Amino acid sequence: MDSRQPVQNLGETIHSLLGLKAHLTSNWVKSVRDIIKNLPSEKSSADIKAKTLETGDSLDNEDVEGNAVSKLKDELAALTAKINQLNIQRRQVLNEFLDLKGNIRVFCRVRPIRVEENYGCLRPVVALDSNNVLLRLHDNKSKSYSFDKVFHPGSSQDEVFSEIEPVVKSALDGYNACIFAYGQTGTGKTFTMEGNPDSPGVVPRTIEALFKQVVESNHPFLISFSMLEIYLGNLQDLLTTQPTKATDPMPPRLSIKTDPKSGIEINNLAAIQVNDFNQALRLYRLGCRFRTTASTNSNTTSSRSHCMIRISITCFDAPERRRETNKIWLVDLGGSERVLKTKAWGRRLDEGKAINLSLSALGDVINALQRKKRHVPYRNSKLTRVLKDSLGEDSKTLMLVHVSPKEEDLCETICSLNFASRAKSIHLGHDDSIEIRDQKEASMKNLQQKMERIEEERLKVRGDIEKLSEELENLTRPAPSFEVKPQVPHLSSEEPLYNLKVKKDRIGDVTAPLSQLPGFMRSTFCSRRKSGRDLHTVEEKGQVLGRRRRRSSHRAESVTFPVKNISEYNSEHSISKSSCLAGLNMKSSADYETDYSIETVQGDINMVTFGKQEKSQRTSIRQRASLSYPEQCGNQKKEKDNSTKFPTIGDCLLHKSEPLTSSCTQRSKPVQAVPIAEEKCDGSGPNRTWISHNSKVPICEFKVEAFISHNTTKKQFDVEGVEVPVAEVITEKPQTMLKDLFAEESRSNSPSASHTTQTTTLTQDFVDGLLLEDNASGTLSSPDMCSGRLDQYEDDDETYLIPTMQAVKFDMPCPDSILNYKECSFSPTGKENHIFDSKRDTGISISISELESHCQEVSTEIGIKDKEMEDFDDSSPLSSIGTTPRSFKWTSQRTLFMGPRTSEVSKHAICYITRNCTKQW
Ligand SMILES: Nc1ncnc2c1ncn2[C@@H]1O[C@H](COP(=O)(O)OP(=O)(O)OP(=O)(O)O)[C@@H](O)[C@H]1O
Repeated sequence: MDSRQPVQNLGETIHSLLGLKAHLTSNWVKSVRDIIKNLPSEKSSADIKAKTLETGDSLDNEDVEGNAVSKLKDELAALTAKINQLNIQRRQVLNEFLDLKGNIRVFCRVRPIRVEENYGCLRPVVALDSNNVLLRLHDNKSKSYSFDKVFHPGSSQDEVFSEIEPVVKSALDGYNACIFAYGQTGTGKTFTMEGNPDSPGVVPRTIEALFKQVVESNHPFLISFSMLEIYLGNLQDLLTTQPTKATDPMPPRLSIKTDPKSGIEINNLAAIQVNDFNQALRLYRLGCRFRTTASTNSNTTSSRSHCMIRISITCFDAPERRRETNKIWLVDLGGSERVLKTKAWGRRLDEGKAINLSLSALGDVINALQRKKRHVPYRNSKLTRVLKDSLGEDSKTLMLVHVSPKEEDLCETICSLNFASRAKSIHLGHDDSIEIRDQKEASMKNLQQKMERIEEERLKVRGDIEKLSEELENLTRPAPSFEVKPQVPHLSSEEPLYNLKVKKDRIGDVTAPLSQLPGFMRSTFCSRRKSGRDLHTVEEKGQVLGRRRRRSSHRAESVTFPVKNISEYNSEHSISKSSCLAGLNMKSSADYETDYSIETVQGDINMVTFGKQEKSQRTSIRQRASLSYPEQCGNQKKEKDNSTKFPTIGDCLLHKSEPLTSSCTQRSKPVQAVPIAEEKCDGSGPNRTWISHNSKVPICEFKVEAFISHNTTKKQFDVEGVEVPVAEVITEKPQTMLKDLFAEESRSNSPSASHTTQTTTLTQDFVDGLLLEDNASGTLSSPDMCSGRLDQYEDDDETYLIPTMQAVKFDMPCPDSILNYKECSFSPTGKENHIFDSKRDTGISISISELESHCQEVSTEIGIKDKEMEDFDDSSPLSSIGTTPRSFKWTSQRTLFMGPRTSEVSKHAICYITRNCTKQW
């Protein structure tokens, strides 16, 4: 109707504004002001909007979200309960299954014939089927043995591990487990346990499976890794750096204790927490480097000890587990051997005896357990004492017996198979009737099917949990914020179990009150130092547990040796721990490198790189420093007591990418080279290794020109402020299966180095005795060397240390005259190669007939042999140190440099050149 009126009014208003001042009354102004005031502003409209949102509608949305979240949480809780239930069922079924199979199961693996072996011989061991092996005896007789599983020569590592995996699962369920490889030397125990990069063995697979299952599990686990060897009846921690020279402190002695809570404990054994597969693998690799191996007639890299890996598993909030903390042992036993056959002597003989004794004790224990005897003779050996709580009733034990297919190994094969039969005879129930056996088999089949169903269901529930967790995360994800909140790992049962990702990340990072941990999981002082946790504290306290600084060398003299036709050694080619270590480093040097970088800092060991050399497996040259004097033993004992300085494993792992001091693309192994006084270096040429003696040996000026015939360089490093030149030696890497074991991992982790070597210095203490041994080639081109380590013999009260150094060999000409004598010496005063009367000059009585008694074959070859000082004859009138030299019993052909313990002995290096002796040991 009056739609035009306002416009007309407006016109009037404008009119009035434009000039009709009469209309501009105060009332008019007020009314205009009011209009303007009531106009809705932008801000107030936004406020209204916000208010609206805050009321009715927004409340509805929150309800919806909240409901969804709580619904998801409920569902997740239900699924978690379900999966827990399934876990319990699975554990029960698995346990029943393993009970039926037997808590001690025995597998047999037949080694394939190697390429270099004689094909022509009859194969006495034949794998008949998956449970039986047939042993062909003479006169067309044969004998069959049955086992839980038989792996024929073509069986893969996969097949072997598939039989072992249930035990690993069982370990995660809280059962103690023990898996060990048994068998004659050279039958493939190490191959089964360690494997190679193409076919990894039981240990890496077990670690992998364990972590995989931990990740899949909905519980946080604490996992720790330890590694030791039992060598000559003594426990040695393989994750603790062993001393390489006399002045190094000894690591704390390992001792076996029984803890009421956690069972068997090994005091001072490093137990290092590992968070994932790679960490565990790297520790394993580190430990493998320090294993004691040697070349024997039967195996070029024979394990001379029992190597034991312990993985401890702790889970605090899983009541369904058998026990809070349990452990799994993986043991590569030393090879049983017949001394007559291996012709072992000296150290190799002792090792063989120690191994055989402990294996026999193990057989007794297993037999007693199988027969459920009241007395189980655990105490008869350290091996069985250590394994006591993992071999008994409530544990799962797997024995992998290895046999050779060769006819010439028939005796050993029969022994091994009898040993294995003894272990498995009872649980397999040979006395059971056929019906009972059938029943057992049917039940096992049922249980297996049940397990598969449970496993399927578990997988499904797991998938559902992951899906729901993701949804929940999306719903509850907070708005992005720049505030970084530190995540504190904790082990709390209140933490939602569905947060799998978080759990994965913090496996092993869990912390618990120390008191909650069983004794052997509690870190010792030593392991805390290894993990670097106590390092600062110790240093702050000024208790730097440093090794004694080595004295600088003052002299370096040399003795020149001729080497022409050197006899061949078949046995007794030592490959020390460190040489194995080098073997590992072909593709991965990281740990090795870092391991020794610590040493380098202290000026004791340096890293050098060596080039490629021809390697003859059957030859070996070795140099040893023999430290056998009581006063040195005394020093050692004192140092042992005060021993405090160890590199941290954590550091080792952390320094992985540090560069080497030099590089080389060829295979190599570490050797120790010797510092020389600078003034003695001249004229030595580039291809020599020097051995120095310090000022304590004024008369002993041996000019030893070691064999290194190529690629030797000199380096300097500072020892107590003195620049000491050291020689670096290029050597060939020893044959070891481990060399490539973790190539892939190392390739990714350590891009640079393909190998490493080490250089260290020798003090007088270390070079007290130097044993030389040479090869048959006479060309000295085959540096199968051993690098330094200390062998430790331990009686109840005493510890003897025998440092072993790398071999040296010589390529200097020797006057013909010397070759006519079976004994000669090299005098300290430049009258080299004069004829030596050992009795007259040193008081040491050595009979040539004794020397020759070792020689079974007469040859025209000339060999430099070394004589190994084996035992002291303390009753000898010559034995009082400081006045007269000790009398030694020589047990092998060696060349000996006796150390300068007495003025007389120190004058001479004795070299036995035996024209008529060849290897035949
Ligand atoms: N199943 C196998 N497949 C391929 N090679 C094998 C197998 N078993 C053993 N070998 C090879 O046989 C050699 C000896 O094996 P290994 O060193 O493992 O024996 P061992 O029983 O550990 O000996 P020792 O007790 O002396 O240490 C190695 O070269 C290894 O590679």
